[in-house]
Amino acid sequence: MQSALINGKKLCCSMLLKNCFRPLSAASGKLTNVEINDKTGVAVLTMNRLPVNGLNLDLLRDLLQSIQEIEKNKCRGLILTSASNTIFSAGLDITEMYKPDQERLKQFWNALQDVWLALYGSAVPTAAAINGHSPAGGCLLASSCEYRVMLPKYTIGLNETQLGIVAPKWFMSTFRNVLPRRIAEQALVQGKMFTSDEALKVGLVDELVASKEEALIKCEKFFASFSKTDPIARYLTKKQLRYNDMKELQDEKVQDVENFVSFVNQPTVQKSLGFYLESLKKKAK
Ligand SMILES: CC/C=C\C/C=C\C/C=C\CC/C=C/CC(=O)SCCNC(=O)CCNC(=O)[C@H](O)C(C)(C)COP(=O)(O)OP(=O)(O)OC[C@H]1O[C@@H](n2cnc3c(N)ncnc32)[C@H](O)[C@@H]1OP(=O)(O)O
Repeated sequence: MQSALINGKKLCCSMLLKNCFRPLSAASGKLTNVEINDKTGVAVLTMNRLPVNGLNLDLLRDLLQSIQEIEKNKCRGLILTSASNTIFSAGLDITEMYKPDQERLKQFWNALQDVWLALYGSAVPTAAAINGHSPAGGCLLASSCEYRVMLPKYTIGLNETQLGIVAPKWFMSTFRNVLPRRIAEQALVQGKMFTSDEALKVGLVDELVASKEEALIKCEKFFASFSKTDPIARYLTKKQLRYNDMKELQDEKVQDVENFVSFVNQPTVQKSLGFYLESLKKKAK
């Protein structure tokens, strides 16, 4: 039986998950749910915008609120996962970008920036239990965490070029923080979606497991590996390593929104997004 060291105590892993969760009500919005494991202090943040967890403005706002509450509660770890059995997140909700309301489009991108800054820079250790497909924005969220566990037979990657769009610099930095530069470059230009096995091989994910429960246990074990590490020293080290990536966006936040708005509004980009949305809908019929 697997076990983990939590607060200096050896605990059987099934004990870590059973009967010890309480909801963090302030952090649970309509589209996210946060539960804290009272035994370990780890928070499970579940995206719950079914069917595909498309990241629209509302989900992004709920995600930000949840991450901030988890930080405020000084949780020992944050596990990001999905309420769906097959999709971690389909990435950005394309309907936010196709024929958009201009003011909402700005708020949408601003919300994505804020979620990324909060998650990538989180003082609380972060892990993703990737229990389904994770394209584009879904991959961004997972790659912003410090550790990733994925279930088999799904796909993950930054597929923007396949949609005729260009991933912003901070998407690319996040990828480069996880992958060797050459692999990141090849994958980004191709818009490659990795299978779970391929993702493990290149290091885009750290482990493959058979079930969501196992994924949560692996994430708990990852956090337990810090039991002898000073939390402040841990955070300051992470912060320094990620500083340049975050500073680059913080310094250019307004310009980045303008770039996004102008890029998305280009007729050729609108056309690509329209075709893509149509192809997704046809597939669903
Ligand atoms: C020079 C440049 C300078 C500066 C650049 C500045 C800015 C950069 C600009 C832009 C960058 C924008 C970045 C975007 C990143 C993204 O995240 S884009 C989104 C990418 N996502 C995808 O490609 C995923 C698409 N979806 C799928 O592949 C499948 O749906 C998925 C595998 C997730 C699930 O498959 P399945 O279970 O079979 O479900 P369905 O395909 O049947 O889907 C169910 C319904 O959900 C709708 N849907 C799916 N994904 C999305 C989505 N991302 N957005 C909106 N809607 C989506 C799908 O149409 C179905 O809807 P229906 O039931 O038919 O109504």
